[in-house]
Amino acid sequence: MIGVIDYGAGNIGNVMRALAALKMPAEVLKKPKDERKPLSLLILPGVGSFPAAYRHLKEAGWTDFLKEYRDAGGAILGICLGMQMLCEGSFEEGYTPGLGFIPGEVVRLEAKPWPHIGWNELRWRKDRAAEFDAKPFEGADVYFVHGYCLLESQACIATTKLGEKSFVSAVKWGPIMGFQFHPERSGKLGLALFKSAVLSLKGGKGK
Ligand SMILES: NC(=O)CC[C@H](N)C(=O)O
Repeated sequence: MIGVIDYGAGNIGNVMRALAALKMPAEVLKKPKDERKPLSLLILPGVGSFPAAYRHLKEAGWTDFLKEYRDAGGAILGICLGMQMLCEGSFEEGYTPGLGFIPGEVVRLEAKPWPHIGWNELRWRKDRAAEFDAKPFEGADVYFVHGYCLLESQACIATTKLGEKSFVSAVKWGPIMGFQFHPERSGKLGLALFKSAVLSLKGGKGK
């Protein structure tokens, strides 16, 4: 089962609508320890400020659950702030450690226009092509709404440029994946990319 974590700071509706459009049944999960079918993937959406969102996530008991789930090899897909919270922390939007599942620290994107709102191109890393089949998405334009980012990470599989600044727009680290952009708001190609990421993660974890 795909679970979409609802911790009070994520754009759940958009993500659920996208999964429904992709005919990928999913459940909104409000509490970590509720009885449920075995999870094949957890999706962590996120909008707003890192400190506030992480506080919500922690207070709802999800940070401990996610650490146990990750240690058991569970698959996770983080979207936008959800991806940022999977990293080591965000230290310029309020000093807040993250889950530490993805190597790298989130910092302010020092580029203009700030914040980065709009469509921009994904540049897939050829040297990490084995991690994810991005061929159908070469040069894809996707939709961003953020002011902070990973500038670099060993988990980087794609970058995007704003002005002269290049930042990490997609990561994959074992069964953990993240998109700095919103695939659910990036049109048909965004939906296809979302589906491909979900299938590759679910496949890795077991159907
Ligand atoms: N869209 C968002 O919620 C942005 C997330 C984060 N506060 C950032 O600016 O990068």
